[in-house]
Amino acid sequence: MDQISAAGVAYDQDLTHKTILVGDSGVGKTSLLVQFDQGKFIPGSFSATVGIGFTNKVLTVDELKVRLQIWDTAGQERFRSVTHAYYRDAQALLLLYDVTSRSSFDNTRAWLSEIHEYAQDEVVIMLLGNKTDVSGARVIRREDGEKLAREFGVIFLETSAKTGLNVDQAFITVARELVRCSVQMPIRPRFHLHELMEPEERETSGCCGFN
Ligand SMILES: Nc1nc2c(ncn2[C@@H]2O[C@H](COP(=O)(O)OP(=O)(O)OP(=O)(O)O)[C@@H](O)[C@H]2O)c(=O)[nH]1
Repeated sequence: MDQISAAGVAYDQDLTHKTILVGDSGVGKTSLLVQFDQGKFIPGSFSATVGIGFTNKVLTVDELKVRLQIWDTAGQERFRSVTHAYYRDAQALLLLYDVTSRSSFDNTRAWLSEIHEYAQDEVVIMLLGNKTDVSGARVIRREDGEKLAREFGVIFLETSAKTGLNVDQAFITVARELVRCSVQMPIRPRFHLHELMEPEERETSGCCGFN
């Protein structure tokens, strides 16, 4: 069913936006999704995700219903080829690192180049620094995350899957960005916009994805 958005553009409220959680094993992808879906944190021993699973959620953003189908991927290297297969269909990607793990932060560059290689140009990307509740063990400052996000032109937030800090906010921000992109590009173009633009336009016109 179509409805007219505030901007006067038809918006398909039955559209499902595929959103994928990616990042190193142990950064908290499953925990973030459980906190968002069920409002709880299950402490205890870490059991790595095997393969891939999804959860459906409907959010209301600016009076529009946005359906997110959120896929939780396995961070372990051996599942990487399975994860790549899902990138192409994703409208949004949440890339997590753990603020208490330098390697998980350093690896976000490799994740971002994989996303660049396998995902659509228009994909909405959000960088999340998780586990902010573990204050004594923090090794990545908020400014480091902000700087990396600026460098890649992606949205940034710090979260805690344990306390729930910014968990809802992260998904609402993604949903809002998806609505913004749907309004600007209601019909997905056959061509990648980047291929049709002059270089100066590319630098300033980015709606979603990499600038
Ligand atoms: N203190 C704290 N612990 C967390 C947080 N998020 C996750 N954890 C813990 O970190 C460990 C790994 O969390 P998972 O959610 O399983 O990590 P994952 O990214 O899904 O891991 P893979 O499935 O292997 O990719 C678990 O012991 C969680 O309880 C958080 O925000 N704060």
